[in-house]
Amino acid sequence: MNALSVEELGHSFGNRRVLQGVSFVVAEGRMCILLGRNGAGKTTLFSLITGLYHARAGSVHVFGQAMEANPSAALAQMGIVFQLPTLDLDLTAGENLRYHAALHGIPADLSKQRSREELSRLGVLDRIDHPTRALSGGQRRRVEIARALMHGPRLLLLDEPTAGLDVPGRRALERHVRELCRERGIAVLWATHFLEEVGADDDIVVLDQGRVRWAGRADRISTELGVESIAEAFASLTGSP
Ligand SMILES: Nc1ncnc2c1ncn2[C@@H]1O[C@H](COP(=O)(O)OP(=O)(O)OP(=O)(O)O)[C@@H](O)[C@H]1O
Repeated sequence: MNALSVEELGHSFGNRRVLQGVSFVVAEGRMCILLGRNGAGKTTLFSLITGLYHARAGSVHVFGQAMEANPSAALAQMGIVFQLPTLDLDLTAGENLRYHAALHGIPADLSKQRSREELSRLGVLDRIDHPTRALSGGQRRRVEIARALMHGPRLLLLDEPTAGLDVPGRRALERHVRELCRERGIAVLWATHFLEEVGADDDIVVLDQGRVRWAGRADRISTELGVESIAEAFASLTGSP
C-alpha cells in the first residue's frame, strides 16, 4: 500500500495557478525527496496534503484514507515538520512534546515515556528539560521531528527541514531521518532544493512551476534523461543553469 497518494492536485491563489495536475506516490517505508527550486510550489503542496488548504482539484490519500472524506484518520498517520519552526520557545523540549501528545489524546504516562524515547533516538535527550529557546537551530529541528513522531505516524512530511542549518547540522539531520525510515519503516516526504540531499536509493519527485516534471528512482533519472548526474538532470528538467 502507498503511504501517500496524490492525484491531480491543483491550486490557485486568486487567478494565479501555482499547482497543476500534481500526481505522485510515496511508497510505504520509502524515502522520497520532493525537489524544487524556490517558488516551485512545495510549501503549497504540503499545505494541501496536510489539509491546511482545502484542495479544490484532485485528491490526497494517506494509507488509503482520503484527506477530504476522513481527515482525522489521514492526519493520525502523518507527522509534520513545517518549514517555519513552530516550537513554543518558552517551553522545554519535553513540554513541547507532551503538549503535542495531549492534543492527540495520548495519556500522560505514555507521553512521558515516548518523549524520552523520541528525543533519545534523535540524539537530544540531554535537552529534555532545557527551554527550546536555549537550543541550537539543529537541535530545535530534531526536537520538532521528535514531536512529529509522538503519535506514532507511519508517514513523516518535512518541508525544507535543513533550511538555515550549517553543513554538519544538515548532514546530521538527514542521517537521523534516514535512520527512522530504515529502522522503523516510516515513509518520508522530504522537500528541498539541495540536490546533495538526494541519496542514490531514494525516490524523487521533481516539481517545477507547479507541475511534476519527473518522478521515480533517483538512480534512474540520469540514465533516463541521458545525462551524467542528478544536477544535470534537474537543470534540464527545470531549465535552471
Ligand atoms: N498565500 C499566498 N498568496 C499568493 N501567492 C502565494 C501564496 N503562497 C505562495 N504563493 C506563491 O505560490 C508559488 C509557490 O510558492 P511555495 O511557497 O509553495 O513554493 P516553494 O517551492 O515552497 O518555495 P520556497 O522554497 O521558497 O518555500 C510562489 O510563486 C509563491 O509566490
